[in-house]
Amino acid sequence: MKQEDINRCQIQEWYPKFKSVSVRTIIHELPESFVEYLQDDSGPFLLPLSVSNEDALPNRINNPIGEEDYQVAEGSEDEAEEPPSPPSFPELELSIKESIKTLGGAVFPKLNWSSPKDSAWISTSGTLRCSSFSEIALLLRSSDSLVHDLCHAYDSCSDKTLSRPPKFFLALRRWYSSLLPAMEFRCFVWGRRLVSISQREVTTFYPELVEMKTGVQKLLKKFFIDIVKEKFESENYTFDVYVTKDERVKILDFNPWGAFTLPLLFTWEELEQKDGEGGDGLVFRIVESQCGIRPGLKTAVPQDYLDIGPGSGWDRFLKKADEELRMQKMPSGGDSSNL
Ligand SMILES: Nc1ncnc2c1ncn2[C@@H]1O[C@H](COP(=O)(O)OP(=O)(O)OP(=O)(O)O)[C@@H](O)[C@H]1O
Repeated sequence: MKQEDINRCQIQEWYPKFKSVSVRTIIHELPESFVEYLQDDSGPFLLPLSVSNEDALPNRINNPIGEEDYQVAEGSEDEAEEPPSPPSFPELELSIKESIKTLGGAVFPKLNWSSPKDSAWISTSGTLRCSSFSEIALLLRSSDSLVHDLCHAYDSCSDKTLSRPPKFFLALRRWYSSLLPAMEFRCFVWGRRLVSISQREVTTFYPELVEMKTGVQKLLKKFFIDIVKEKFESENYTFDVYVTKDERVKILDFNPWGAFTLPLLFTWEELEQKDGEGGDGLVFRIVESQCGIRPGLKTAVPQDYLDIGPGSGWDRFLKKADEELRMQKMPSGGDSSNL
């Protein structure tokens, strides 16, 4: 794979060409100071100080009062270090605020290639829906998926000269809460021919797809030939689409062939052997039964984190903490056998 193939899959490159068949998006060039903030792993996790007073986590990350109390109680006041002051990006924040308003009040954020999908669990809604700069910063800063965009995008290129793109962009896409996962598909293009299509969400069996399969295949094949084939210049790539109820096709994303792109219900070896739309070799795979589902590879949160029922890890942890607190409050100071 070449750097130019990777570059074409950046949203700021493909979106202007496919705007009319995609989701409404506003793209912001990011100042280097914000890129450095996203990359900075040293020091505590601080959200930017909001100039519009819109905090994603009010009174927590940006309020060091609790920490100061703790430091005074632990050691002498002289030893307590000044907490670092949070960064601030007023210009970026205000332009993002304007874009969010233009896009109807809520957006889906992504950088050049990727969204912070692995940090959805940290937001109050458990999704990537953002209605403020602060929420966007929280998701971007907490994401491991974005480390790929920031540092490793060109790692699998045979002509690698870059370690990162010269500029980073933040794409704000109008938020759609009603997207049906069953209607998302990944299309695989090999040698400029549409060779395969896979259901995008492979962790679920959608019975309705079994009946719709032939119609969707025809629709996507026509869409590829009419809209994508001539306009996207790489030989090999994938693109993700959403099919609406009234059978319109919307492009959600382009991805490079192989490397960090998931082949979903195929393997890359299989895909490279398909003879494609020239003959009748287009292969469309969906999960055909409840037994065929695959585990989610990227968006998983440990089950222990979600399970809060009796006997769960959380339950035992909270009971133990409660017990320890009660012990500490006892006049003797709890267990004295260690004294
Ligand atoms: N505008 C939107 N509103 C709501 N949900 C969206 C929106 N755009 C995308 N999504 C959901 O988020 C998922 C991931 O989107 P997208 O492909 O743009 O992110 P990504 O990080 O590039 O993912 P991948 O690397 O897996 O391709 C989509 O499959 C879709 O379900």
